[in-house]
Parts: sequence; C-alpha cells; structure tokens
Amino acid sequence: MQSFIRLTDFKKEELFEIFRIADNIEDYKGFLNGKTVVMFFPSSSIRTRVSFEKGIYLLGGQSILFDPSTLDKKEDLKDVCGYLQNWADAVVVRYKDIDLLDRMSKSMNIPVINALTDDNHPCEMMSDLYSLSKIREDFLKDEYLFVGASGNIGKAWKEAADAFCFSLTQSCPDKYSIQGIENIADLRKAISGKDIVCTDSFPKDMAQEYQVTKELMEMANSNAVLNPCPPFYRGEEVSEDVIDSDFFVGYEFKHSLLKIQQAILIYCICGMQVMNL
Ligand SMILES: NC(=O)OP(=O)(O)O
Repeated sequence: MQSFIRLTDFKKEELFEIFRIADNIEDYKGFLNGKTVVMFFPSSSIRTRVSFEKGIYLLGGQSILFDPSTLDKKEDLKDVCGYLQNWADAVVVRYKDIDLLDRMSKSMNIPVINALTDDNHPCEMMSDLYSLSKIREDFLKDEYLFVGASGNIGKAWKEAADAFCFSLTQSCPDKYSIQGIENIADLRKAISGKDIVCTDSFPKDMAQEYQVTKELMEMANSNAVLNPCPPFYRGEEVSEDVIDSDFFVGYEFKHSLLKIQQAILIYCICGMQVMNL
C-alpha cells in the first residue's frame, strides 16, 4: 500500500500506471467489496466528494464521511489512526495542512489519499491530465499557462509539471508568483504560444487585468483550451463569453475524476501488485 499525498512522490511511469487502471476500470468491478473508505471532507466540496463517494460505491465499497474538524480532536492523531486502521482500508482527506496527512500516513498501515490541502490537489491534477491525454495529440508536449496567484491550485500545477515533466508558465503580478516557475506578468504576452490555460480564483486586485476572455484565448495557439479550476467565477478570473465558448473544455472534462480517483484507490490499496493483474 502507498499513500497519495504528492505527485512528486511517484515516478512518471507509476502515474501512467494509474491512467492505465482508469482506462480498464471495468476490470476492477467488486474491487472494494467488503472494504471501507473513511473520508474527511468539509461541506464545501461538491465535485471531489461526489466522485469519490460514487467511485467507491461502484467498486462495491462503503464510504463513511466525517468533517475534517474531527481530526482536530485533543486525542493524539497517532491514537485516532491506530484505531481507525482496524476498520478502514483507506482514508481520503481534505485538510488545510499537508503535514497532518503525512503524520496520518506514518501512523497507519493503510493509504492516505490527499483530496486537497493548502499545498496541492493531486487527484484533481491527475484527472485533468488524464482528460487532456484523451483530447490532445501529446499532452506532455503542450505549453501550459497558469493564470492566478500562488495558492494550492497554482502549486498543484507546479507539482504536476515537476512530476510529469511538462512546460508550465505563470501569469500574475510578481508579488503572487510561485517559486520555481517563470512568471510573465503581462497576460497578453504570457498567453501567446500556450496550449492549455488553467485558472484559479484570485485576489481582488488581479480581477480585471488577469481575467481570461475569449479575445485573450484567441491569442493562444490554435486548438488551445481553457481549463478553469472549479469553483470558478464568471466575471472574475474568467469572462462569461469564454466559458460559453468552445475554448472551455466543459463540465464533462471533469468526468474523469470518477475513474481516476477509483484508479488511485486501487493503485494505493494494491501498490505494485496491480501491475501484474
Ligand atoms: N475543484 C474541486 O476540488 O472541487 P470541489 O471543491 O467541489 O471538490
């Protein structure tokens, strides 16, 4: 078993193995029969939680949901985990502090799967890249642009670029730049030559200057796509017209969350054994 906390904990071929499991998800029917996945999600999560719950149900498993504040008990986390592993086969955690996930992983012999922290969002990145792998000629040769401030989604894109080795540029005021990525503060210059434009909600002082519009997307490479991280806000980081245009990859793009999160659970519970199935 292996936890799924950072993409950079995995070799590229291991991440592609998760894609392979997702491609063949029908072969894993009943994989979670008799198994329980304990999930910690705040009420704000819609997409990640629904797709995890549905994915566990379709694999024959049971999910039990707690609010993440349950992990803030006075009881030592090691003791919570020591008991939990008696009945759970994996845990899925959305929590601000990634250190808590690392501590849970060290305290249990079951996988801990990161469903968003203040540092990253590895399941969402895997789903986006899997979806892109299906619609782009070679998604690793595309030029990626992240429009937004340093935050969990921007850092998640950097982590994904490091793990999969693709080219990523950021566009934001210099004060919001992410260490280790080129920042082109002028969005008009930054978008030129890009294939995949990603956004996150951003601080109010970025709103107008950095709003991705249809006119701006027309300055990117032909066949460029806009992949905003939901929840996105029309009229803030993205214009109404760009969301209603063909540049927006659409709601169905996130359909892959279901398969990919199922594949992550399978991979993490089985580890290398799945490669021999
Ligand atoms: N993007 C994302 O993680 O969506 P939810 O917060 O709705 O799960």
